[in-house]
Amino acid sequence: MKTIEVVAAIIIKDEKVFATQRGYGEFVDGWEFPGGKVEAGEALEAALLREIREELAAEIIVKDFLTTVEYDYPNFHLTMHCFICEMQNSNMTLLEHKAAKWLNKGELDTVDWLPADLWVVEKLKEAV
Ligand SMILES: Nc1nc2c([nH]c(=O)n2[C@H]2C[C@H](O)[C@@H](COP(=O)(O)OP(=O)(O)OP(=O)(O)O)O2)c(=O)[nH]1
Repeated sequence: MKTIEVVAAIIIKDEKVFATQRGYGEFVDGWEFPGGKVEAGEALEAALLREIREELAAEIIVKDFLTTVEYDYPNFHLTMHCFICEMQNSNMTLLEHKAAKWLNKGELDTVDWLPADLWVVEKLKEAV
């Protein structure tokens, strides 16, 4: 099975987590942390900054590594490195997603997360 290596930004502001809803593709309508595939030879942090510029036209500060999720989807294996991040300024534009929400701890279960994210969400309930 092929492996896809992905980086994801868990952007936190005022104890809320930024969640985005996929606008197209296999997982359309699912909620996730913004991010995407690491390119060949690219450092994880550089990949994350690039993806957030591409998806949200925003600059973030990568604060901490949270966890790496290993998850088997039916067609591929996902390795997803998750980083706790902050915004450098408050400008964000949804260039690829159809919706976004800031969720506090009690609201984390109110969106339909992609399957691989559920474990991260559980970890966040302890951390945020
Ligand atoms: N960004 C992101 N991807 C996730 C999460 N959870 C999860 O299962 N995924 C999966 C969905 C996709 O199969 C893969 C990310 O690929 P992607 O399509 O967003 O990557 P990309 O932006 O580089 O996309 P593309 O250029 O191939 O269109 O990881 C998550 O929280 N964030």
